Amino acid sequence: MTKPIIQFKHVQKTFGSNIIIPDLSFTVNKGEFVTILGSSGSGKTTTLKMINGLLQPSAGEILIDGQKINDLDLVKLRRHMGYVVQQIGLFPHMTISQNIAVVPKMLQWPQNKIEERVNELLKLVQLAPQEYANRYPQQLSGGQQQRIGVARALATNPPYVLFDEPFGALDALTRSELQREIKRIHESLPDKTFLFVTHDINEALFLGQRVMVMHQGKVAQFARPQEIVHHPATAFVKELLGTVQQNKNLWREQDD
Ligand SMILES: Nc1ncnc2c1ncn2[C@@H]1O[C@H](COP(=O)(O)OP(=O)(O)OP(=O)(O)O)[C@@H](O)[C@H]1O
Repeated sequence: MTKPIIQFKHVQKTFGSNIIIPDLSFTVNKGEFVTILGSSGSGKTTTLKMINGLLQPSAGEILIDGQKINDLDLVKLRRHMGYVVQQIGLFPHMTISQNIAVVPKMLQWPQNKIEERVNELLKLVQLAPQEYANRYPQQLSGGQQQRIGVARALATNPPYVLFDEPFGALDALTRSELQREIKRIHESLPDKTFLFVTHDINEALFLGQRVMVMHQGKVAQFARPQEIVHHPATAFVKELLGTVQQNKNLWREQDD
């Protein structure tokens, strides 16, 4: 059964006199993996930040699990939302296990529970605990650091995880490996809602059970990947899909 878990109702966001998001309404259901795709400046990050309360809407309403976000304790809300960003910001003077354990420690989990959880998470992101737990972030590759970012975001088992272009700075191979991992992780964790911002169309179509295409602060289309590919709803979505075709053509030209 689908249960609305994140709802935007006529949300507007302005910065000074700039209307970045004029009127945004959408619903994400519990357990979904939704990707948010759009060109630079279309309001993707702003949308994510309004979901975890880092930014307030200028008008309209946001409901999290049926409750108005304004009525929620923002500290508690953020604890329920893992957040993975491109600049993951691991603490350089802490080991990998200490980095993953930051929030559980803050919540005063007993030490043995923390250690158990760190081991479990390292295994989940496919890094052997005995090899990586005591290393420092600078002793890891960019892709491995992103895996730690994912592990840290999942540490307290939050029902929501928000991803903001987490793989943007990685090489193509590492990126596709991590995409497969993140899909597997979502499939292995029932009821977790993943919201994943990207401007990479292939990434959005591969990961998202539904894809929300944003353009100039509005939803251009919000549908299953196949629906978007076969029935693009607007000229913008068509153009976006056209860029994939253009890349294929470029390859073909080089083959000739
Ligand atoms: N704190 C702020 N003050 C003023 N303008 C802002 C602020 N944050 C974002 N903006 C503007 O809002 C618009 C949307 O920004 P946002 O970061 O949401 O876009 P985006 O779709 O995530 O883009 P990108 O893919 O480049 O990260 C941009 O024009 C940006 O300059």
